Amino acid sequence: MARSMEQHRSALRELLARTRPDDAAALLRLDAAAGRILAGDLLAPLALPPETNSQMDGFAVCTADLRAPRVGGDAAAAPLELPVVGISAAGSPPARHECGAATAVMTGAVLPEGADAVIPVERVHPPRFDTPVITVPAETAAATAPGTFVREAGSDVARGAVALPAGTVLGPAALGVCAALGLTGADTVLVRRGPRVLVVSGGDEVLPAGAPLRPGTVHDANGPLLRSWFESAGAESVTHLRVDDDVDAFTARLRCTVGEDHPDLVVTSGGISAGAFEVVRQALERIAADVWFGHVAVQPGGPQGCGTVLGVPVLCLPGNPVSTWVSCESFVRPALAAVWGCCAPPRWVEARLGETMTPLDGRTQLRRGILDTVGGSDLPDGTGRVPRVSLVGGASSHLLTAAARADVLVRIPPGTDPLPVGTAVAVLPVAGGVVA
Ligand SMILES: Nc1nc2c(c(=O)[nH]1)N[C@H]1C(S)=C(S)[C@@H](COP(=O)(O)OP(=O)(O)OC[C@H]3O[C@@H](n4cnc5c(N)ncnc54)[C@H](O)[C@@H]3O)O[C@H]1N2
Ligand code: MOO
Repeated sequence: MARSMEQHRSALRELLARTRPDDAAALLRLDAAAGRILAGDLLAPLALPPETNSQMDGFAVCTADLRAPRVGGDAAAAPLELPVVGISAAGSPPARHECGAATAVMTGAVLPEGADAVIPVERVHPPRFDTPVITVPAETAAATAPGTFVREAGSDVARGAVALPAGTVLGPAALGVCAALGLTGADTVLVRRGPRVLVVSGGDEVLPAGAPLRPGTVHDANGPLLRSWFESAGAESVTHLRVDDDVDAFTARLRCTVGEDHPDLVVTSGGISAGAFEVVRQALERIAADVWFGHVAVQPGGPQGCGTVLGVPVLCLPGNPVSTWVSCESFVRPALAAVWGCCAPPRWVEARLGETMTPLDGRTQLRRGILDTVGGSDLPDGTGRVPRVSLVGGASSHLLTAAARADVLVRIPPGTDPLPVGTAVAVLPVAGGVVA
């Protein structure tokens, strides 16, 4: 009987948890850490912003002056004239604010001492800086409270507080934070170390990139596919072992490579299903411990296997290229995210089917799809739209060019009845797709 997807996921999670080394964190230079995930909280060595500053090009004022009685009217109805004393650009040394005056300040300039609010230049008369006096309209004066258009020191992060919590992906914004805090590319950050992965691909018919094809042969798509997938999933390194269909040779090379290179994880593709030359399965059945080969109730990615060689976990993915890739997303990612924490876990979201589709009886289907972010259905509460998804390519797992056009995997639960247009389905965003 086939394993359920959840049973296989928890088997892989358990296998990786049992074999993961304790030192799964590494210090990386910041300029080599893009996309990696912080292993510990990053504390702010300084406040951001470092000083209280202006949020607008305008005039720093003391709000008490705006409430003062006016000549010729009450404070609520009459405009207010203020002499302009001083001008402060971003980067200027902190200025002093004179009571009863306005100080011209540019966005980012330190708020002059004594001022507590900023009025944007376009809200005074004349709306310019080359003027000795400004007039503040009564309604602008009334609307200007202490703190208006002022960015308090430490309002983004206080000195000593957590700027980036453990688990933050070092994306562009986080790298911007590091730079704002004064870190350079040569500074190091503690990131979650992904496994050192040994990718195994091949088969008699599978030739390395660039080799001229002979009848019956194909190029190795899965080796580069797996390398790219594991690199973007936070692997510390990815090495590659090419194999043919000689079980004795493969057994010896695998044992030798694992013994000498000590990878944290071996991932194979192909050679595991029902054929007469299933080199991976035959070799592992000889030398691996805790071996399991069987079917999971999903298409693609049905045939799966796992075990350990010399204590190192081995995940065996099916050889059809789309099956290899979909297996990474549906089985490897959840286990890696849960145990190593080096990649984001899968985040399924809801979409509506843009076409009728017939599910498989007894097996989940993971079809490749394109999310239509413009079309879609309105949510009943009026808070937005559920995107519509259209399938790209057929169900067969050799259709790799269609997979390259997909930006989501579409989960079609097992069933017998056709699913009409508009059926709610779960979709998983994946790297790739076509940008219009
Ligand atoms: N009698 C059965 N046959 C098959 C079954 C089954 O249940 N019973 N399952 C099918 C499914 S589903 C899949 S998926 C494949 C998985 O087979 P293997 O993992 O043993 O993979 P191979 O037979 O080695 O290769 C399958 C296919 O993929 C091509 N391939 C393999 N490696 C690469 C590579 N590195 N780059 C590009 N292409 C590769 C290979 O040439 C084959 O065409 O089994 C079905 N059969
Ligand atoms: O599961 Mo196979 O992975 O359908 O092609």
